Amino acid sequence: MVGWVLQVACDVPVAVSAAGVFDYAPIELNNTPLNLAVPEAWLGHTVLVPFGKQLLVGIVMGISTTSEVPPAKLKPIQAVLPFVPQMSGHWLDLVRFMAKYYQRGLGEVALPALPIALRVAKNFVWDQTTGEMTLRTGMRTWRKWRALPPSPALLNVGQALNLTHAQHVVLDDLLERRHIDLRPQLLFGVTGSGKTEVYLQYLAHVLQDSADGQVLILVPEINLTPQFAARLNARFGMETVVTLHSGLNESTRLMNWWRAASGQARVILGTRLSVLAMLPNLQAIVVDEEHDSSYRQQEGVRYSARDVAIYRAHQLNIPIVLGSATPSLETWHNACTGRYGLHRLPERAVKGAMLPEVTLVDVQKTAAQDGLSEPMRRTITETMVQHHTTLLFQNRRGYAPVFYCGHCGHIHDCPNCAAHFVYHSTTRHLHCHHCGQQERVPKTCIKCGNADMHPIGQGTQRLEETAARLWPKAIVRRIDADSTRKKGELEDAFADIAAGVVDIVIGTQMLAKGHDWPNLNTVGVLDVDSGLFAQDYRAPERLFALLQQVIGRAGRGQQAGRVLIQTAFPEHPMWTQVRTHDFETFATSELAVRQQLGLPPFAAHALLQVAAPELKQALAFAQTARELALILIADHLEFAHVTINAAVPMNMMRLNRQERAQILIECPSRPRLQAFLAQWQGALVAQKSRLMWLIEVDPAEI
Ligand SMILES: Nc1ncnc2c1ncn2[C@@H]1O[C@H](COP(=O)(O)OP(=O)(O)OP(=O)(O)O)[C@@H](O)[C@H]1O
Ligand SMILES: [Zn+2]
Repeated sequence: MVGWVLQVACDVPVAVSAAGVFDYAPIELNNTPLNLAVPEAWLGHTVLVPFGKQLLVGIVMGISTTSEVPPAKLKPIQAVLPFVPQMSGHWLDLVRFMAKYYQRGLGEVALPALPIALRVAKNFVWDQTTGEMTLRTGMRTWRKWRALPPSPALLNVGQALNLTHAQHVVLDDLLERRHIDLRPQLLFGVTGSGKTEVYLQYLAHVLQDSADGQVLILVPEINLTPQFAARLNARFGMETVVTLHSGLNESTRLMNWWRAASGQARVILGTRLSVLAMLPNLQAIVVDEEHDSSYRQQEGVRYSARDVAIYRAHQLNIPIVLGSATPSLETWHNACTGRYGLHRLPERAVKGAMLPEVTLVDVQKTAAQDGLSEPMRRTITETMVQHHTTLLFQNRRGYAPVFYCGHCGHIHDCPNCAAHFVYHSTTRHLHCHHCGQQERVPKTCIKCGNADMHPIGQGTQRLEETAARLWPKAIVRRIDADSTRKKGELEDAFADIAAGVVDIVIGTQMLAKGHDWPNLNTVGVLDVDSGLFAQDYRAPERLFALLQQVIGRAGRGQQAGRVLIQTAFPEHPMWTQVRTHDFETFATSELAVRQQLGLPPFAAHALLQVAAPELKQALAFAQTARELALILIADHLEFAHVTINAAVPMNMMRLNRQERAQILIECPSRPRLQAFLAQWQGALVAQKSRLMWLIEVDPAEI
């Protein structure tokens, strides 16, 4: 025993260990220069450790001179992994912050930030002949990466656009502030206002400031990365740019991660997971479409990549720019109260391009046939005659959302979830969009045996069929999660749309944002009424943003754009602001409602979610949790303003064969809520329940 131990973070659920770190004895190993004389040098190294009967990959988060494990029981580490760069102190701090803020174990946060090949113990093997450690998969990528020059890639700044006056003003202001005003800076620019060009020129300055500086650009969806990466490559040179997202194959992801983590890549473009990438020389962050709900990680540790990015910038004292045409209400509130800087681009960048004219089609008056009203059909035909492209926005994939027996009225539901099966014509199967269950379409109703079964309602596949029937000569492309599973399919479709050869594009929200297709000048919006009346308090915000984004795809070139929205509720107050593209009025009135009701951003929320085979078990645990919370509040004066709501079944109660209950916790002060949650979580872990439960901080939906 050397008098100190390694605190190693392993990916173990919080219910097993709230802290997620375990003590191990350091030992000298011959494949590493680390020795027992310099404990601090071990920090941030990735190691293999015995855990029960298995080996796990872990990261050294701390050094301690004391341990609760008696020396005789302390196990030694097995190896220091040579394939993972040492994580910086900043990175370790980021992990600590996230674990604390989101109430998770350190290992649950830290390990998923590594590429899969580096977080599975079985992938590391000793070569018996040389005595060296090797990777079962990824060794070739490792050699390729090692062969690259270790120095940061040289920047090669390409031709920039001439900025419009408004872009100039914003860029100058951002550049001036980058050393003196490190509040997050919101770039509030209408769709097509040229935010991307501002980011590029801004980042070019940041990169030229230092020879090894890195910048991180976050985008909400994988499908936006090819277009963005192409612009970055053209501007900064292929050698400097890497992308990081879950759609990459394993070896590319590994390579890109190494290039970023070693400081070799200078420009890192990624989706939410890249916010956790180890970046040794990060100098600036841009979060594009900062309002987008895709920035929320909904599995494992539930975090907001936008919020983590803001923390990361703050921690490093570097600038961060958030861009959006429809900022989240939290961000907008912060900009209005001066906590964030605010920059505006009120007009489109392309000369002559204007925001499109928006018309409502009252489907109570002009009935829609096969989902398309007469004015909608006429406009599509006109657009085709002019050789322009129409985008039909139908935010539901599959053929029909309901499969129904005309005889007994039975609707076919997923056996695992509280959800209807969606009929898919391409597979001729019923699919559950929640758990993935697929079943053959039954020949007769499973309830009454009658063969009179129909798909009801419309999804993208049915709309595609309708479009092909109504416009037999049209080139139609459907873009949704089902149509784009094959590699390259999406890129091909995008290339066709960009080239202007597609007449009708049918798409879900996947298509609504970010894309810039000059030939697209008509947008038809179908089936959004349910969003007008949804329960969740964030529903209006989400719908408004989605509509502005999809409307914003029209008329980005020289041709004026037009948008038709089919609705049965044309008198709904939201339409006025949608039609006039008036985000500010919308945001002001929504924020007033939120303030009145004490909802975020005027209060902080957390949820306890419990899942069990039966609802009563889930509710019983939630009830116990509630009682524990009430005791904590009674015992601590500082928790007086924490409100614990009743334990209730979740909106979507049954998911994947589990029944779910939840408790909403509210508090006007975020730090107090944090302090409360930490203590409560400890009390919950002590219950040693076998049920699945978790605390979600800042939940996107309640
Ligand atoms: N200064 C400029 N001069 C000419 N064209 C420009 C200029 N800046 C941007 N553009 C063009 O304007 C179009 C829209 O720009 P961009 O896609 O960056 O907008 P955006 O603000 O990101 O929009 P969205 O919010 O809809 O994603 C692009 O085709 C871009 O090339
Ligand atoms: Zn299901």
